[in-house]
Amino acid sequence: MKIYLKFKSYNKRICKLLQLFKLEHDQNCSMGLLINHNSLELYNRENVNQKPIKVDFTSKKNHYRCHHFRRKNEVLYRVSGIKNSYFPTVLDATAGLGNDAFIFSFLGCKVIMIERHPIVAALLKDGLQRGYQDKKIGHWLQTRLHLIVNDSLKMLEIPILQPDVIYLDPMYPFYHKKSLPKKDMQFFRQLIGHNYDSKKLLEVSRKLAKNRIIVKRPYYAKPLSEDKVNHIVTTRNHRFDIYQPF
Ligand SMILES: C[S@@+](CC[C@H](N)C(=O)[O-])C[C@H]1O[C@@H](n2cnc3c(N)ncnc32)[C@H](O)[C@@H]1O
Repeated sequence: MKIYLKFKSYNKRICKLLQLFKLEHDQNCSMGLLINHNSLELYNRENVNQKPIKVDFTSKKNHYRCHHFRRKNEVLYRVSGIKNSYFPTVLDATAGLGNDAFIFSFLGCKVIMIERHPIVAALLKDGLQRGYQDKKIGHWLQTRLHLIVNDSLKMLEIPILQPDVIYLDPMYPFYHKKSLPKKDMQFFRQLIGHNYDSKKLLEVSRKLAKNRIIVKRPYYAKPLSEDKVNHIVTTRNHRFDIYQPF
């Protein structure tokens, strides 16, 4: 994949990431990767004032969400199936920037994230490496949150992973102007495009998960499948459709 690479110095870590994700430099690309304060960031070359995208598990936003955690207010707790000392293993088959996967791991679940887009995967890997070294969260993050860079459809068809829960959060369908995501998320959408295989992903997931499949949707979108949704949890902007395994 081609992207504009703006690195002041090519350190070892970055060279490894570039090789790993087969990212090549392209002068004419509208998106660029740079290293800022030791973090890999994706920025919009057509609008440099736009906030770049990076993965930071130690961000203030995450700190606030974890610090103010209350069972009844945390939707991911409510949909996860966590009970007393039962912490399901979670496979996040559409990892993206790892926000939801991080919360599941904070709640105590062992989580495997799968991401197929090489640039998103590079951002995620970079965020994970920094998270693992963090003094406050590093010790539990290392044991609970891991990344596989691949297509989930391929990974789920070889049933080596048998998670209790499979979590799906594919890119949202377009609806009307009101539902346009924030500017940085529109930019993310430009990078990923539409996920046309989400329905198939749900079908495959239902054959593999032991306990439940959770599908995160925007409030206005139809369910991913015509099959009966077994349980629904709604928030202001989202709907979590929960399916039983086949
Ligand atoms: C909306 S984002 C997920 C956001 C994520 N839940 C978070 O909290 O940051 C969807 C992501 O799923 C990834 N994706 C979609 N289909 C996939 C598949 N079959 N295999 C792996 N990744 C997939 C896309 O590349 C994209 O990065």
